[in-house]
Amino acid sequence: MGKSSKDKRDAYYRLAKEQGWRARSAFKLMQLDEQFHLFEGAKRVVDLCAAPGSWSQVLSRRLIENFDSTASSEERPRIVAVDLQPMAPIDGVHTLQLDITHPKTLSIILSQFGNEPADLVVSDGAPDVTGLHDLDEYIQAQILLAAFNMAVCILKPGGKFVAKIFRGRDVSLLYSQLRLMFRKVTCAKPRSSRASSLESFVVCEDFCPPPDFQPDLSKPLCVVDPNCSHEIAPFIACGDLDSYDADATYPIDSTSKATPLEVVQPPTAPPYKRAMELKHQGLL
Ligand SMILES: C[S@@+](CC[C@H](N)C(=O)[O-])C[C@H]1O[C@@H](n2cnc3c(N)ncnc32)[C@H](O)[C@@H]1O
Repeated sequence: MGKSSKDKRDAYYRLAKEQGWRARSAFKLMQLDEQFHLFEGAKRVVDLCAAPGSWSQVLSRRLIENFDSTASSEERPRIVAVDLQPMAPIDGVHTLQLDITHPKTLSIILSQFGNEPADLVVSDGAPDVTGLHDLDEYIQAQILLAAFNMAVCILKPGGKFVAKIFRGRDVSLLYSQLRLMFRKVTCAKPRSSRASSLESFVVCEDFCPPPDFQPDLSKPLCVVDPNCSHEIAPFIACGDLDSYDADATYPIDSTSKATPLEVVQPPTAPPYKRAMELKHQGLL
């Protein structure tokens, strides 16, 4: 989040800075949790595609900070965050700079939990947008499938999976695929996600793989059985109606001290860093 590049009247952008969240997406996860109680009883959680880390911050604040400090350290919630990009540290979160489409990533995540299964897997994965619509949509779908394949290898029966989707043409095929593994699949739109965007989140509850299912990343679930019926997932708009509308702009309160706030977490390794170094040296 830059200091001046975003519309300062975007209420969630301002709130994120005021409350110390690294990105406004933190509100999406909190509103999903309000609706679906995602964190209830969650002890082992994986945050896929986690950088810059606002979802991991939410997990840390909700799970670690509410943890009864008199309980044994065995019971302390464990959070593993994975991203291609490096992430600045977050209390109680183990960060891994890895590719979720790479099969080795799975065993590294599981080793963080002593090979115990996880209660919750969340994924807010998105590619760097190229502007070529079909290519962007394809890569987004691949990230979602990679997250889904990871989730079915990581989750315990009854576990939950939440992932960002873009409601495009083939979304009903995706719902049927998810329904093969989860008893309940809902498409949820948090109030902090702009209504003008196709972005939504699939909330998959009660992981119940078929009895003969053997998780195996060498045989990823990627082709939906053409005979499989198409599903329509129930759609839920979540987030308190009193909370800010992500598509609206709000006047800045002129009575408050309207001082610009610093960026909560500057990028750790931005792609433009090298260019800036060269420019300072007069080489560009
Ligand atoms: C919208 S951002 C996630 C924001 C994050 N949930 C937060 O709250 O700060 C999408 C992230 O997906 C990551 N990503 C994309 N493809 C990935 C892959 N194959 N493996 C790991 N991370 C990936 C990107 O590096 C990017 O940081």
